[in-house]
Amino acid sequence: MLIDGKQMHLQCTAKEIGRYVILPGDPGRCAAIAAFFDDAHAVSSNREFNVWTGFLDGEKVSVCSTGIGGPSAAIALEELVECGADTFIRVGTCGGVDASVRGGDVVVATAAVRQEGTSREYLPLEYPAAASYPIVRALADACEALGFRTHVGVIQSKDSFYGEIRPQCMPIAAQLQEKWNAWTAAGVLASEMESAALFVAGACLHVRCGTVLNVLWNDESEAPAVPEGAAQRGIRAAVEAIRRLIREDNRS
Ligand SMILES: O=P(O)(O)O[C@H]1O[C@H](CO)[C@@H](O)[C@H]1O
Ligand SMILES: O=c1cc[nH]c(=O)[nH]1
Repeated sequence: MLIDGKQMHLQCTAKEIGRYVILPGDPGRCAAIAAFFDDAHAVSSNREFNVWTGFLDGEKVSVCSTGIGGPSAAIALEELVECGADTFIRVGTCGGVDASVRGGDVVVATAAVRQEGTSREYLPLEYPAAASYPIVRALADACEALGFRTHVGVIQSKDSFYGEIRPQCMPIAAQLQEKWNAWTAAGVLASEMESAALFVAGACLHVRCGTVLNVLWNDESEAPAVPEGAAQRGIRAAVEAIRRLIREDNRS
């Protein structure tokens, strides 16, 4: 929504945004992502939204932080789509849920469990929060080419970080635990907070969305720790995936 010629929250205009956008949660990660672009410049910084634009292989690309959680991620997506962007890759951190997913691994989401509120204000729960196939394929191929230990599959998106980390402290501990047990039984790979909202809002807006996550720890078996450069692998995978998508899009 334009106010005085700029998007209300992102404080940018359409000509400042590329077709391809990388979406980290953390505003502090934007400069490090923009460092992979040619001729990158800062566009705007407002609330949790930090926007940079540059070029990859001659194509205009942007990075925009979403903050934590579905509500602000959906706002970023809506305003970026209004600016003409149509291809989005979320780069985030997560906790490993399945026993096979360990700190230092990378997860590419095919879909997300909708244990959050934002997507419910777009579509009923029967509708799946699915990533866009061309992005899943580009991310999985990029991770393989980069030699990362990668898992591809379903993740969980939730609203309460501490409901995941210390569910036993919540008054609804039994409900949280029951759901968590269901996700582990179903082989859910990892837990984060924004992808379900992005995938469902993206479907409503007819744009392509995908997610690549850096695993910080396994929720069941590893102690919490945030290693230096924890987001690096996912950033490299997202940049390589966008290069692949640009090539594919230019061919078709
Ligand atoms: O590293 P980011 O992208 O912020 O992602 C994860 O980290 C935050 C919680 O610490 C949530 O936003 C979660 O989705
Ligand atoms: O366990 C984790 C780690 C990072 N982000 C999350 O949402 N959960």
